[in-house]
Amino acid sequence: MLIGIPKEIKNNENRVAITPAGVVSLSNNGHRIKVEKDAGLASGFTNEEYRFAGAEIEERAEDVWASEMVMKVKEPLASEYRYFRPGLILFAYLHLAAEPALAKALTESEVTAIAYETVEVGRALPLLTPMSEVAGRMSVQIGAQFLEKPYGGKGILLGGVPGAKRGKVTIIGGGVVGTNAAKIAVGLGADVTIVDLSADRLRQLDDIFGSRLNTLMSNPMNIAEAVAESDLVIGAVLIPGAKAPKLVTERMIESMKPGSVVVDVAIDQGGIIETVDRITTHDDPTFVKHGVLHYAVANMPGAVPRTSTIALTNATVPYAVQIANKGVRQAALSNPALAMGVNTAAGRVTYKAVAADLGYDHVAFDEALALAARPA
Ligand SMILES: NC(=O)C1=CN([C@@H]2O[C@H](COP(=O)(O)OP(=O)(O)OC[C@H]3O[C@@H](n4cnc5c(N)ncnc54)[C@H](O)[C@@H]3O)[C@@H](O)[C@H]2O)C=CC1
Ligand SMILES: CC(=O)C(=O)O
Repeated sequence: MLIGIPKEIKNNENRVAITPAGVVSLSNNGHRIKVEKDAGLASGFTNEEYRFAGAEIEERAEDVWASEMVMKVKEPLASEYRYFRPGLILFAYLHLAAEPALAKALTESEVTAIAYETVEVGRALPLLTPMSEVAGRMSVQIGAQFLEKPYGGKGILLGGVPGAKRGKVTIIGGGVVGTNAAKIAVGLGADVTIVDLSADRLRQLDDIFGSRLNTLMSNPMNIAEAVAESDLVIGAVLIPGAKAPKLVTERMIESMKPGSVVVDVAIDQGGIIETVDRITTHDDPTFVKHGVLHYAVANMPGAVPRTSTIALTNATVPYAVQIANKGVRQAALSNPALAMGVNTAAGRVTYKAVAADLGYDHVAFDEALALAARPA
């Protein structure tokens, strides 16, 4: 199969969808890889390294997009929709429930789109996990920075010092992002509370962190109380594939002290904080509402691309090899994890939560992939 790797064009998206090691894995399986010139530079991978690994370097994005399968990190932006065509396989983060225009473009162009974030093994999301680990760890580091006075914050050191109180951090959602945020916040010495809907998850967190972490059942009253007292709130809830529920209301934000900070990591699925009404960028990451700093960058790991590209491609490349070796239909039929990743095919929406949130009929993946495989 011919596989294309475009250079990412989203604001400060410095990751790339393959490393030279990934090129070797795919070409050892008999596939041809085209990498757009300089696509890996920001992650520290040169054109020469890709060439040495067996890739062809292409000057023009359109020549890369002409491949049978395109692997990307972030969802295509509107300027890239012109490359869509029937039968194109797109393997990337898509977050379609929060991207209706992209869902429309993919279905209208009959692209077979496989979303990293909905590939599922058991209840785990192996292609989301590495970036959730990165974003979870970053969320506290970023929150701590914006709590500093020169960045507009209230001037709190999360760990405090002897004789001065520690800062309070509330993390809503105790999955991968939440657990990684808790590790860093606890490590800094903050007073940390984690909120989740799953009692079993709260038990596991209690076993891991013991008395260094407060656990709270997710309900509007508990969230309101925890948010009001917090210096830093982190949004880390996910209902796979679906638009995120608005769990932190505008009134809760109004109850926070001026200079407090909220980091809505779940913004890629629409965000859990009602006052987060826009996605921000690494260039201009925050805005202030009711005196509270809001951070809502949807590609947080793009700021630490060396770590993120390696962690992401460690997870994605084995799946890319399966798609390239077997074709998307056989790969999905033989691997239920990949089948869960198929979001659109042959103009149909094949992921239930996306169809429900965006008002499409849901069509089973195998039915849609059979249509996609039929000659025109
Ligand atoms: N902004 C960015 O750059 C990045 C964003 N993310 C996003 O972060 C979000 C979280 O991802 P993960 O931690 O990997 O998901 P996860 O599935 O590991 O964890 C989600 C947690 O939310 C909990 N939950 C569900 N409903 C809840 C409710 N009503 N109240 C409290 N908790 C609830 C679940 O029980 C689960 O523990 C996702 O939207 C993901 O796409 C991930 C990486 C980078
Ligand atoms: C998960 C995701 O969308 C990201 O890492 O950018």
